[in-house]
Amino acid sequence: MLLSLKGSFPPAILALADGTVFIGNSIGAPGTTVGEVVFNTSMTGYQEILTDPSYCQQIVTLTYPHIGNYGVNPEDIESDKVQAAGLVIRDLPLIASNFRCTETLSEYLARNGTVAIADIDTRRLTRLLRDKGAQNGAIVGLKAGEAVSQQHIAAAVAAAQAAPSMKGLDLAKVVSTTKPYAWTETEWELGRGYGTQGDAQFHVVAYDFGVKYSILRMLASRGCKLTVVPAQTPAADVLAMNPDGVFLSNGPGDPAACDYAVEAVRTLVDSGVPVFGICLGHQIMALAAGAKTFKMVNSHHGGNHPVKDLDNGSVAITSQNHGFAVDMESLPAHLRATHVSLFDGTLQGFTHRDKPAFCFQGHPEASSGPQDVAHLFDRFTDLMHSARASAQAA
Ligand SMILES: NC(=O)CC[C@H](N)C(=O)O
Repeated sequence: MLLSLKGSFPPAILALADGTVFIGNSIGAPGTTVGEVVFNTSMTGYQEILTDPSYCQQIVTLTYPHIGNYGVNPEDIESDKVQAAGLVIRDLPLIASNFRCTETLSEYLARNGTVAIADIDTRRLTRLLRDKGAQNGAIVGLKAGEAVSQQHIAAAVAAAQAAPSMKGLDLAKVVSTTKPYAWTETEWELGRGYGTQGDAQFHVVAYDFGVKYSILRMLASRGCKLTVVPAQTPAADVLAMNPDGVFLSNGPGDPAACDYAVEAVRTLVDSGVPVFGICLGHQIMALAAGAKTFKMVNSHHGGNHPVKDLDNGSVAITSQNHGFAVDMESLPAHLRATHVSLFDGTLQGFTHRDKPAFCFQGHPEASSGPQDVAHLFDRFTDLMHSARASAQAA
């Protein structure tokens, strides 16, 4: 019977580095976890969010009050495990079993060793994070039968204050695959109706800085045969594979710390091979072109972010998950801004003027969120078509 029973959970503490303390219930594994506390405003998709490698070393607060209400299933994953450092929610409701659900959110968190807290005032926490900016925190999940003591609280605050700053952290190489592999998961893709898997037309080498499965599915469903490579793969190794295009994935941490990737991307873009980057990939492409990135005070995490397309004036509602951004003022003349956030005016996309290379800060693959900008994947295949046509004409 898949029911989560309220009241049967031991207590938990969430402490922020500024000393703020929340007491709730531990709905995941017992123990202590630390990370940067951020909030995500998506109403659905908690499993996609938890398994998104870009959340490595971040404690995610979900602002939607009822989380866990449709349980957990084997399909909604974006990587092979929970990647977020911890989870904070308002309320874990009772769930009725449904045909896809194989376990409760609480069982899933415990099985993955993820520390999580429920029954705290997530609106108060979100206001605090919004006013002061993201800050480090710690969740301490107690064991059954334990009660919260002053020592537990002091230890939680100390753990929050000792957590490393996200600035300067290279986490892409931590979450990346250690070996190159071919992405072959197409049956699943077809079953979900994301598109028709035509005969593979293009060989795309995808840099895994923390790639989400949905991105690989989006590319595969557009006729791309994918070779996924580790974050630290040199450009020469990628070019030796003779790819039709190179994809730069999303990923956790500070883009400025990924100097090896910045160098590789500079060479790849200069070579004239079509390149498409998403999120961390967008930031790395910017650094490779000589632009600068910065840590935002209010990061973007949610499924309802309006982004303006500067080429045609249209507005798309997008999925977002980033705490760093590219400084618009620092864009060199050979880059052209293509997208801007209507929430705070930050840069959301650019294209090279004289190379077939472009990128987007948000998530065109959504998962979770709207697919308004899924056409960016088609722009990438169009670039590969054109590059092939010019090579044949030459
Ligand atoms: N989703 C991502 O790729 C995140 C990129 C980067 N780690 C940031 O926080 O801005």
